[in-house]
Amino acid sequence: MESSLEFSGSLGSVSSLASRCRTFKVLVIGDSGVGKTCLTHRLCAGEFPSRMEATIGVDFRERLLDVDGEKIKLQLWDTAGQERFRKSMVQHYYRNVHAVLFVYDLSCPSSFSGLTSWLEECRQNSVRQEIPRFLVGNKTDLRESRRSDGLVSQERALDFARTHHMTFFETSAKSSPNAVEDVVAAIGAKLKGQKKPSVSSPPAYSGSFKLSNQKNPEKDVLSCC
Ligand SMILES: Nc1nc2c(ncn2[C@@H]2O[C@H](COP(=O)(O)OP(=O)(O)OP(=O)(O)O)[C@@H](O)[C@H]2O)c(=O)[nH]1
Repeated sequence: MESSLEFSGSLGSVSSLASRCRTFKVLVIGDSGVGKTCLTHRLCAGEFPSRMEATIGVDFRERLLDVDGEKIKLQLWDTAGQERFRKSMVQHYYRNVHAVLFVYDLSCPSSFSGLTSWLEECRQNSVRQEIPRFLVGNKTDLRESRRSDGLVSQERALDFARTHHMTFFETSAKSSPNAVEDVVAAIGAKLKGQKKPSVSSPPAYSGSFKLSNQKNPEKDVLSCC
């Protein structure tokens, strides 16, 4: 696992840096293949990756945001959609989470039906109702080329979002960077209004945390903006 920044210094320096930039942990979940990695890559690197492999465990990416003059850092936890690549790690994903992004593929209705299991996983891991939730229907670029009965309609998704108190977006990690930026802005705006993450909130990472690495990444590195 890599870390983006390592900090060794006095506690005073840490707290002054931390007060300048709050870090929020944003968990990205959804079925395998819906585009979680591509979306988080687009959010953090501003581009659509040319080659993708299934995520194993979790990948970390970061995005700095300026929300009304305040700098905040989103630490995106891009988790594996495949059960076999995530099972023993799940409780780590949910610890100290500040927001959850539920992703489905709007050209794959089974990934939308699968959202109920992701909600259930959140419930089992005690994600509180106040934690902001975002519903993202990805791959809008495929809408034109598919028959409408093979698509998840906006009405159906909106209804689901209302029922589960989620903010709803449709995006294409591939071809609509503006829609992806709207998601980032909405997350930033929601989180900025929250009180400061506790001192023990997770540090920032970029890299991977695979199933073979059973250490708690939150203990490994302390980093600030
Ligand atoms: N057309 C289209 N394809 C996309 C889009 N986003 C992702 N893909 C493709 O969908 C496939 C899966 O993307 P990933 O980002 O790896 O999906 P994932 O949800 O991270 O999958 P897991 O790591 O297995 O959980 C890849 O072939 C991507 O190129 C999109 O917006 N439009």
